[in-house]
Amino acid sequence: MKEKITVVKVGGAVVEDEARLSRLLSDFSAIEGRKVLVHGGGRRATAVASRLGIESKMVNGRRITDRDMLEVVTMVYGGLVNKNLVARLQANGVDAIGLTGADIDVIRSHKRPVKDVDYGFVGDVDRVDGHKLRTLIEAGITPVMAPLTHDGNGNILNTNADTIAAETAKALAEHYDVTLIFSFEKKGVLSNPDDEDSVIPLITRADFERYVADGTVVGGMLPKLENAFEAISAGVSRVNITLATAIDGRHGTMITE
Ligand SMILES: Nc1ncnc2c1ncn2[C@@H]1O[C@H](COP(=O)(O)OP(=O)(O)O)[C@@H](O)[C@H]1O
Ligand SMILES: CC(=O)N[C@@H](CCC(=O)OP(=O)(O)O)C(=O)O
Repeated sequence: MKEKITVVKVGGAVVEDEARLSRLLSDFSAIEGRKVLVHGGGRRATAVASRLGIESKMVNGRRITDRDMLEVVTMVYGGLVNKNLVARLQANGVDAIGLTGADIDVIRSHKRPVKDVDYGFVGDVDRVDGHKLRTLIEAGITPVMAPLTHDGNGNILNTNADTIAAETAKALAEHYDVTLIFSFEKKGVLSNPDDEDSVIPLITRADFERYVADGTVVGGMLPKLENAFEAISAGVSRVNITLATAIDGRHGTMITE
């Protein structure tokens, strides 16, 4: 039987909400056994960019990343957000290490080809090095992964944090029984965006396609669900989308083929 591991993704709204972030970090720290934290920080990047006079533009839940924006996201995700999370986990007794995809060459990507939209310096993941991650994990270290990847030619690329979480979970599934939890500021995937309690407990790919077609699922929920289904079909055992203060696997939306 494979050893269990939990991959938790924390989104940008929670990073900005001190009470929720603090609870999430303490619940994450209390998870027994192997674990990995993947963080976003989109809202912080938008705020810092705005202070620098750089406007943010999102298409289908992904950020258009020109050269100036790439500098902002590299600073915000790779520095500010990542290092603060690592320090706070250390304070909780978790021996965390912060990683971008360039660190120990853990996530390679290529610049997303221009089709209908030119996303700029946005990376589509080619591979996550599960073996290197496992070396750290087996040494008792908890990786904290930023939403940045690299192309092997010296370029950092911006990659959606939900994609980092799903790709990391997939790479770990070779060695571990993986639970992937997308934690965010809502109770789960909602059937009525105006009703915070309308959580869909179980969602299939067919349901998802229906919800996209009728406009129930939009914006940042699109990459989250696309990545959730990608993970479940690639051997991740459990995928859960839930409130950041309810990461015990008994709340929110579960994903099934
Ligand atoms: N059906 C839905 N249920 C829940 N959230 C939805 C839904 N459709 C769109 N959303 C939006 O998706 C957002 C989550 O995506 P995003 O902001 O990218 O989160 P994160 O930063 O945590 O990845 C929610 O805040 C909500 O506004
Ligand atoms: C390409 C792309 O969209 N990258 C994301 C990475 C951060 C992210 O995903 O943060 P959240 O989880 O907080 O949304 C962005 O820059 O917004």
